[in-house]
Parts: sequence; structure tokens; C-alpha cells
Amino acid sequence: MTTIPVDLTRPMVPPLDGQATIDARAVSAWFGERKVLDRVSLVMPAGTVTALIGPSGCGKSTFLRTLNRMHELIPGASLAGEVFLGDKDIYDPARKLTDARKQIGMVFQKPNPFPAMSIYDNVLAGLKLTGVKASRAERDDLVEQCLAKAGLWLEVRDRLRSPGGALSGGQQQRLCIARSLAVRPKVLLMDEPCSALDPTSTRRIEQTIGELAHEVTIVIVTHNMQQAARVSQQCAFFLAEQGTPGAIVEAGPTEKIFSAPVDPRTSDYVHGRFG
Ligand SMILES: Nc1ncnc2c1ncn2[C@@H]1O[C@H](COP(=O)(O)OP(=O)(O)OP(=O)(O)O)[C@@H](O)[C@H]1O
Repeated sequence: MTTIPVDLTRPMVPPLDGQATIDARAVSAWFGERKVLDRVSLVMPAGTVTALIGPSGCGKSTFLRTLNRMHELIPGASLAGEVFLGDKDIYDPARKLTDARKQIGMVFQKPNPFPAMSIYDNVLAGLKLTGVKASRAERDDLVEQCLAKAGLWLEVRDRLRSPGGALSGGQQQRLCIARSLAVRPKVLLMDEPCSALDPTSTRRIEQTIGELAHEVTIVIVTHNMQQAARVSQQCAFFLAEQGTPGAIVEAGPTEKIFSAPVDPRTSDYVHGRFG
């Protein structure tokens, strides 16, 4: 019998390259005449989980939506600035909107699978929209891979033809993560993905975030400071003071933001003194 040498020091998933770094440069956003974000700049490095924190209404979700061109879908909404994915501006007029959406996926606060569609078809729903063709065997593989990465495979492998709406809330959210992964995004944006879930499902999603971070850059909006501390390596604290547009007060390594922030407003917020 011959033995095949295995290099156990090699990571199973290759580390992300700089192409998956998302870099927002002086992003401002308006709803009609009202400016809600003022020149926000933030580098969200490849392979890192970045948490966006701050009180309600300071522009976290708006900023997240500028990162995959969803902000422009809102009637009356406008924007200035640049968002680079790797070395390309996603707002470059020469680039197609669908490219940005394919490369930068999004998971919302409330799980939104197609309720009557099977679990299997839910995972592949994004592929159909982007016109990607795959054989039956390739589709089967992809469904298994994505459900496994989202931490749902073992729970649903025997009922892939059941409707997505028959799953629990936490399972539905992991199904939505699997659906986002099927188009092989470089970045995954998550807008309070656990706020509608119980503590056990929340911990399961947090575990999934930790597992995915090696292959997709993650940006998460959360109101839960413990969650930000548990899942992120970098934090950005947003604030919109006295009717001024939202801006970043401070951003840096999560440990520093929680234990030794520079700005007293950051310290007050992370220690629950306001917001
Ligand atoms: N569709 C919209 N039309 C008009 N104004 C909006 C719209 N969406 C958000 N806004 C306003 O933009 C500002 C920023 O809102 P945004 O939802 O980005 O804040 P947030 O920090 O994510 O808040 P929360 O934590 O409560 O979700 C708020 O003043 C909000 O009222």
C-alpha cells in the first residue's frame, strides 16, 4: 500500500487575497434632500469580520446598502464617494450593477427564504437569477456545499424537497446564508442577521460567521455589543449627533474599541451608557 503525504500545515480553505477587500472612500448618502451619511471611509479587509455599531438611526444600514449598490434602489436616494472591491470601483459606470450584487451578497434582519420553494431550490434561486447554467450533479454538489458552509446540511439533508418556509427561524436564516453563498460572493453583508432569532439560533449563526470568515469578507450590522465582540475582528462606531449626518467616530481592532477606545463617546456607547 502506498501512502500519500499530507501537508497538515496547509489550510483547507485558501486564505482570501486582497481582491476581497472592500474599501469605502468618502461615502456620503442622501434620502431626497436629507444627508444621512457624511464622507464615511472604511477599509474592510479580506478575511475579516467587520462589525458596524452605533445607536439607532446613525446610518449603519444605509452604509451597508451603499456597499452593494442597494441604496440606489430606494426612490429619491443618492450617493457620493467610491466603493472599491479589490482594485475596482463598484460604482464605475462601465461596470454592471449585477456584477456588484453577485460579488457582494446580503443577508437581512428577517429571514426571507421563498417560503413555498423547496430548500434545494431556495439555495439555487440566486443562480437562476444570474443565468448561471449547471448540470444536475453540479447543482447537487453546490447545494450540499452551501448548506454545509451555512451549518445547515446535517439538519436538512433528508428533506431537501420540503418547503423553505417549513424551517425554524434560525434554520431559515442559515438557508438565506446558503442561498447567498451559492453565487460565490467575495463579500457577505449582514444587516442584524440575528435580531429576529432566539439565543441558541443566534449562537449557531455566529458560529457560521466564524467559519465563513476564512473564505468571504463579512460586514455585519449589530446592536448587540457582545455579538460584535464575539464575531468581529474590526469594529466601526457610527454616530449621528444632533441632526447631523451619520459618520464614523472611531474604527479599529475590536479588542481596542472595547477595551481602550480613543474617543469617550465610543467608550460610553460600548459600555451601554447611551444608545
Ligand atoms: N428609505 C428611507 N427613506 C428616508 N429616510 C430613510 C430611509 N431609510 C433610512 N432613512 C433615514 O436615514 C437615517 C439612517 O437610517 P439607517 O437605517 O441607515 O440607520 P441605522 O443606524 O441602520 O438604524 P437602526 O440601527 O435603527 O437600523 C435615519 O435618519 C433614517 O430615518
